[in-house]
Parts: sequence; structure tokens; C-alpha cells
Amino acid sequence: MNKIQFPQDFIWGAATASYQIEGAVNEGGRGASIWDTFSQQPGNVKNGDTGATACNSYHLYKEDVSLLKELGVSSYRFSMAWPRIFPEGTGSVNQEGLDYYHRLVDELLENNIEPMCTLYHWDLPQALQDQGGWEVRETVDAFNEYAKTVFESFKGKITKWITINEPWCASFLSNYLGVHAPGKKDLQIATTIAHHLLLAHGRAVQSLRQIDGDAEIGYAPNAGWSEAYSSSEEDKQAVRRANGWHIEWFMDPVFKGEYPDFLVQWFKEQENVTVPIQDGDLEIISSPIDFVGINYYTGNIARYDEGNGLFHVENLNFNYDHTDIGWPIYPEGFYKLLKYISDRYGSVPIYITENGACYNDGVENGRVNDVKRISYMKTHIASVNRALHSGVNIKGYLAWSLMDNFEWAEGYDMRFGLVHVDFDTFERTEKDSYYWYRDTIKKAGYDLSE
Ligand SMILES: N=NNCCOCCOc1ccc(-c2cn(C[C@@H]3NC[C@@H](O)[C@H]3O)nn2)cc1
Repeated sequence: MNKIQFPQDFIWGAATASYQIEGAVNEGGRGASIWDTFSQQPGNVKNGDTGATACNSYHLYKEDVSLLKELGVSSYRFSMAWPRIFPEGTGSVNQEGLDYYHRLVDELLENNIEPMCTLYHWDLPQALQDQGGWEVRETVDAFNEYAKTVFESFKGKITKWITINEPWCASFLSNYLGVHAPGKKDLQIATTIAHHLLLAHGRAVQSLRQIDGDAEIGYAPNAGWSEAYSSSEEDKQAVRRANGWHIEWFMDPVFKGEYPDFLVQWFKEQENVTVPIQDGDLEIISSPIDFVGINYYTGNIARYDEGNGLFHVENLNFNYDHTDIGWPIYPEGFYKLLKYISDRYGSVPIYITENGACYNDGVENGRVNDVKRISYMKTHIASVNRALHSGVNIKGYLAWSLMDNFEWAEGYDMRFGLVHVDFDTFERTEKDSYYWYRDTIKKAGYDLSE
């Protein structure tokens, strides 16, 4: 039997995020976010693209839900834009913002699709950034106010919440590497922000427990996978640092109540950078959660390289095939990552909250023949299946992304969607991968020989 089979109760879904799909940035009472500001600054985003119109999902959400219904998914992961709920970050609630998300959630529920809502997918209100943003602890308080407001408003409708999406991106990629908003390049600032994001996560977990005991909550750390080039101790230690930065730095505090000490020492000795932990912080951060979302795209083989970057690591190009965004295709890394997480953190329920590939195929004769995306999905869903059958407690898989959208600093050129979007007309065209995924969901798996 050459079949990849999943349990009948395995959850299949698709994912998006507010700034990447909504558009309508000046409608419905929405305030500015740091991504509005960052994308308007020349040079930050390819082709000068911004999320001003995106996929126009603010107005076309019913069409999006129809696509989800036809796809046959039981879960849709989306994010709320904090600046739609609190245009100034705190203070008065924007009822129009709440109303929009109630319309979306009601449409999902009417179509028997479970909403999985991300509170923070990087669109911090600019008004808060102007007062220090995630560098200051007041923003943690503001996030908790935002979280409590939507927990109350959607109680009984939304039963799966994700606090923070990819805190590594929202801290280090955005404030040390300068690639994402707000585009800072300061390791101490980034390390402080990473801590405050984790603290905000923990505060929101505690708030949900007070407001809605029937809902579940988790977070979605991004996780790449680096593998040592050789069995030399220096290669193994280099890779331990690289994986630690992406994985343990954001998972140990939540699941073990402490930062990985070898990296804390590395930051102190190499960069004179420290984590601004205050009494009680780690107890808050390690508040028990119901699931963890894992976002996986790519992995690599790496080795020690004295003086190379923060951790003296060189990623080797093994001529693996790459997707159109240049990321190596490494499905084995997905299996190894999932096993690693399960071995290190136990049987916490895992949802794959993002996995997908960038291929920029266009529409030809009404079709998008994205065979490479189908191949990527086959090998990566197979890796999820391997991990599941190796005892990893995986509850579901949500493809990134339902549709092509604003891919941050890459703008609209880089397409991750199962559905093609014409960003001038907003016309949606289901790709071949959409139909393959639909059929796979129906069969709860696929035949490896297909
Ligand atoms: N490590 N050092 N890098 C040095 C130089 O970095 C160059 C660029 O780096 C990165 C790293 C990671 C990403 C990234 C993108 N997505 C995809 C989104 N996930 C959430 C959802 O919104 C998707 O759109 N996930 N991760 C981008 C750029």
C-alpha cells in the first residue's frame, strides 16, 4: 500500500494575514500600522509595493470564504489588524473594526469553517511605535487590552486563538536585520522586543483563561531547520546556535520557563546583549498553552565559519532545488524539526500553521499550472505524516497561503497562494495546486505514486 493517510479528524486548513490580504487601509476607521509606514518608505519593499489594496479582502471576504468552502477546509487561519480595533493602539475601540471581523467570522461559521484567529501578525499600530513600540513594556499592556477586548467580543464564536505570529521575524528580522518593519538594526533592541513579545503572549494567555474557558490558545513561532555539515564539534555547535536562535529562544521560555542559557551567554559574551527579564516575567511567559503553531518553509546544511554573522555559521548551498523566493526545498528538515520539537517539548498539540512554497506561475488560458507547488506540498505533507506516525502530536495542517498576497519586503512578486490573485483587478483564479489540495483533503491523504 503506497498511501499517505491521515486520521479522519485531522484538521486541514489554509492561512492568511490581515496586512497581506485586506487592503482598505484607510477604510472602516482603521489606524496606520508600522507596515503602512515601512512600506511607504522607498527601498524597503520591492517595486515600492504596499498593502494599501492587497487582495481587497476587506471587501471580498465572502468570495474568500467561498474559495475556502470549495476547497473543503475545516479551518481558516486569519489575523485581526490591531489598528482596526484600536486605531491609536489603545483608548477607544473602533466598532467598525470589530464589526468587520464579526462579518468575516459569521460567514466562516455559516459555512462550517472554524476560525483560527491570530491576534498579532506584525501590523503594530503606528501610534504605539511612535511611543517606543515593542521596545517598551507599555506596549505589552496595550496588547493585553487589545486581546481582552476581542476575547470578550468574539467569545463563543472564535475558539482557537494565536497570540503572536513568528516572534523571530517580529523581533530579530525586523529590529536586528532590518528586513521587516520598522527596519531597525540593533541586537539589544531586538532582544528586548523578543522578550516583550513573549511577555505579551503570556499575558494574553492568562487573560483568555479569565474571559473564555472554552477557547484554546497558542502561538506560532517560525522554525527553520539547520543541520550540521559534518560531525565535527564546531559544526555541531554552530548549528546548535543557529537552531537555538530560531527555535529554542522562543520555545524554551514558553515550555521550560527559561531562555537557553548557552545562547544567553553567547549574546552576553559576544555582543554584550542581555535579556531585560523582570521578576515574574518567565512565570507569565510559561503560562500553559493548548497548542503550538509551527511555521515551516525551508531548511539547510550549515557549518562553522569563524566570524560569519552572529553565530559564526555558513549556510551551504547543496544545489538543492529552490523555490522562486530562493529558499532550499528540504522536506526532511520538516520531519526532523517536528521530531526535535516533540522530543524537546513533549506532546503539546501541534498545528502546522504555515507551510507552503513560492512559485510565481501566471494564469494561462484560465489555468495556473503550478506543478512545482504540488510537488512541494506532496513532499512536505508526507514529512508531516512521517512525524505523525512517529508519535508527534500533530492535529492539523494549514497551507500558506489561501491566495497570493503581499509578501512583506518581497511585495507582490512572490506568490505563495493556492489561488492566483490579479492585483489590479483582484480576480481570483484557483491554481492546479488548489484542486490537488482539495482532492487530498477529501481523501485525507494521497497515493505516493500519484
Ligand atoms: N537568518 N538570517 N537572515 C539574514 C537575511 O535575511 C533575509 C530574509 O530573511 C527572512 C527570513 C524569514 C522570512 C519569512 C517569510 N515568511 C513567510 C511569512 N510567514 C508569515 C506569513 O506572513 C508569510 O508571509 N516566513 N519567514 C523572510 C525573510
